[in-house]
Amino acid sequence: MADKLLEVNHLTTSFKIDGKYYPAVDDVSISIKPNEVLALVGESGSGKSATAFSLMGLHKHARIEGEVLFKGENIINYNENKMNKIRGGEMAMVFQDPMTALNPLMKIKKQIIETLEIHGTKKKGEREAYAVELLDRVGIPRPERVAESFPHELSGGMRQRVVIAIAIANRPRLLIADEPTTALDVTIQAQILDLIRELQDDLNSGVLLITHDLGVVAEMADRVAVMYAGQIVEIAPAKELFKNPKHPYTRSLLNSLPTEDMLGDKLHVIQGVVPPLNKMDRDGCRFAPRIPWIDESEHEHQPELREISPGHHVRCTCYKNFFLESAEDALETTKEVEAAQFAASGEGGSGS
Ligand SMILES: Nc1ncnc2c1ncn2[C@@H]1O[C@H](COP(=O)(O)OP(=O)(O)OP(=O)(O)O)[C@@H](O)[C@H]1O
Repeated sequence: MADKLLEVNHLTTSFKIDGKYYPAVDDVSISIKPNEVLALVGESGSGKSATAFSLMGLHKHARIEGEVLFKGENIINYNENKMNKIRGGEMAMVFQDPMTALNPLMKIKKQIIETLEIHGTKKKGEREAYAVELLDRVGIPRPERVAESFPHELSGGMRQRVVIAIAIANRPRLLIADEPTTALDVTIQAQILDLIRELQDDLNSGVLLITHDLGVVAEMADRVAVMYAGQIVEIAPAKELFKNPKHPYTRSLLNSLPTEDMLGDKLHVIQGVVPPLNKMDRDGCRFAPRIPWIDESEHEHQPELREISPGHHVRCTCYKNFFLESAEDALETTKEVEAAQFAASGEGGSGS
């Protein structure tokens, strides 16, 4: 346990809908070591943000069960007072939309100084200079000037850098980044990811990176947890997951799952969406409705995560029905099929 910064055991977060509680995060167990990036991936509605918010104690009206061990101590029942001491300090979060994290009426400098004050970082007289130093550190040009600005005076990329400056101000041991680059263009996105990696190395921090962008995952993650309908359906070292994805949902996310009606056809993502919490069938494999061509008998009644090779866990036996081409090979196949379709359409005939 000593080497685990965060250990989450059986986390279950339920929201009340029409007087009844429904789990959005359903028995999730994950862990993060110092200097490790764990990516949490899944479609919209799969429960990624609810997981992150639960870890940070930000769901006020939810029912939260399980264990969240941060540096060995269970923080799940911490009151606001105790949580405020670690939130923004040893545990920090970067949200998708920097505008929701920043106070629109307060100068950037003041917002950074405020977080330093709360956690008693630096002496009073040093905080202003340190705020500017932090802005400089996250690559903000003319940091003295930006320090005097209000959030609306900055671009989206600059605002996200400010949010990261605030997140790292108290040298967090754990950084939770919820879609930190989704709202940004590709160049800025790469810079922000570089920044997170640099900080992680520098502070030896663990990072929980929530994203639906598998390109980001491939670049950043040491391990990947795939979430569907509130459950982790697969978890593996990143290289292993990309090379050898097992669960049909993972393969669908990787756009590499051949379905029965598409032999010789273009590979595509499985249709459908994550069902709403109060409409979800919680018995059996939750992904079964989206792969109706797989016989019911191929699914487990109560699918559990099972380790199939060191560090690689998969839920439900239904994955065994899929042709296990590696994701890399599948991408090649996709390209070949697309090239053949392009040529057959006649458009490829003109040459280039
Ligand atoms: N405060 C809430 N009250 C009721 N239901 C909620 C609440 N927050 C989230 N949910 C529901 O919980 C489920 C998981 O939502 P969550 O936001 O965690 O998904 P997500 O994977 O992070 O999606 P996205 O990528 O769109 O943020 C969804 O069905 C969502 O509607």
